Amino acid sequence: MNNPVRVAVTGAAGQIGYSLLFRIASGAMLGPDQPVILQLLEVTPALKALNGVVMELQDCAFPLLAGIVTTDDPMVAFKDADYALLVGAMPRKAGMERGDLLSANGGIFKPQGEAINAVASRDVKVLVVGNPANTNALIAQQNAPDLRPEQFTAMVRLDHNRALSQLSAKTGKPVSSIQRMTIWGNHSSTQYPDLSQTTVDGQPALSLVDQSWYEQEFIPTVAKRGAAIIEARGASSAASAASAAIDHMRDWALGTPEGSWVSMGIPSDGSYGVPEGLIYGFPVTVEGGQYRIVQGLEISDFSRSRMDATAQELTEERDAVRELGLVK
Ligand SMILES: NC(=O)C1=CN([C@@H]2O[C@H](COP(=O)(O)OP(=O)(O)OC[C@H]3O[C@@H](n4cnc5c(N)ncnc54)[C@H](O)[C@@H]3O)[C@@H](O)[C@H]2O)C=CC1
Ligand SMILES: O=C([O-])CC(=O)C(=O)O
Repeated sequence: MNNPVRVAVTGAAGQIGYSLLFRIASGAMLGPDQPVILQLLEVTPALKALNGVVMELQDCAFPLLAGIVTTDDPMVAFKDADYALLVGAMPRKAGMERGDLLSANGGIFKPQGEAINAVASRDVKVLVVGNPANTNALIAQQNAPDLRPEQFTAMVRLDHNRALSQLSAKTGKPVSSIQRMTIWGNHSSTQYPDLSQTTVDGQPALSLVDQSWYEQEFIPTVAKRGAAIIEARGASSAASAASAAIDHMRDWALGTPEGSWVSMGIPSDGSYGVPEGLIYGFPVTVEGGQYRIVQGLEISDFSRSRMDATAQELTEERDAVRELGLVK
């Protein structure tokens, strides 16, 4: 058995938290040999509800759960954290785009970035889930100058999983037969779920579906799935978001299987002409806790225009948070 690692989770009393914490504590994120200490951050009025969640965590008697800290102070929550999942933020309501949350939520991520910079493990891996996730990750990153930029990532894994599921349903093939799926860009309705590289049982996906389904059904269904869930459930996705967060962190910590890739929102290094520094969804492989962008993919004109459109939106979000004084 390894020594325990510290996992900080913000917004721990919220809907995503209620699914996420139990899976982290069960070993689903870091594996069956890795004990965890949960360091849970909430706003002061939610600490009582958080205490109820802690009581339930205790009642699960998880063998891997080595300790729980609850606090309303980011300097306590992020102290020596090896992993940080930044979930705490306001969810959108029907009729809103995720970008509409920038002014409400952006302000949360500056002080949290500063606290991570001050007290977290120097090797902390940070995942931002709270929306708008890519730009919130940029804010946290820009306020943590002593850490490496690539330690800050945003979640596009829910979009990736939605895309796998839609393609699986259309082709009648299991999700496990699908490889090389990519979500490029922003976790928003401009994202580009790209089937041009994807294979199903080794066959090109685009030879199995027609172009009109791809462009007119698949892409909008994946890109607008969050809104469809809000419409149906009256609240934004939570269990599926928690599951995607587990997938993102597990693959980052433990690696991607040989021959496959996943999508992560990461700082652009200029690959594929994406402006450097934007937190943008890319296809990545992971080995030894380090992710790498998959290189050498052919980009069609169709892909290029979709990739540029979502980069443009991220550039505009960055300009907006600059004006709010949240990034340089
Ligand atoms: N990236 C993605 O794929 C997805 C992102 N989301 C986003 O995740 C966020 C959380 O969603 P839910 O759990 O459903 O919301 P929720 O409202 O149920 O929970 C959010 C929690 O965060 C807490 N919180 C607010 N400000 C905080 C702060 N400064 N520090 C610590 N905690 C704070 C609140 O008290 C609340 O308990 C939302 O922004 C939502 O839009 C949701 C689904 C998917
Ligand atoms: O759509 C929302 O507001 C919540 C979310 O990010 C998603 O479900 O993808």
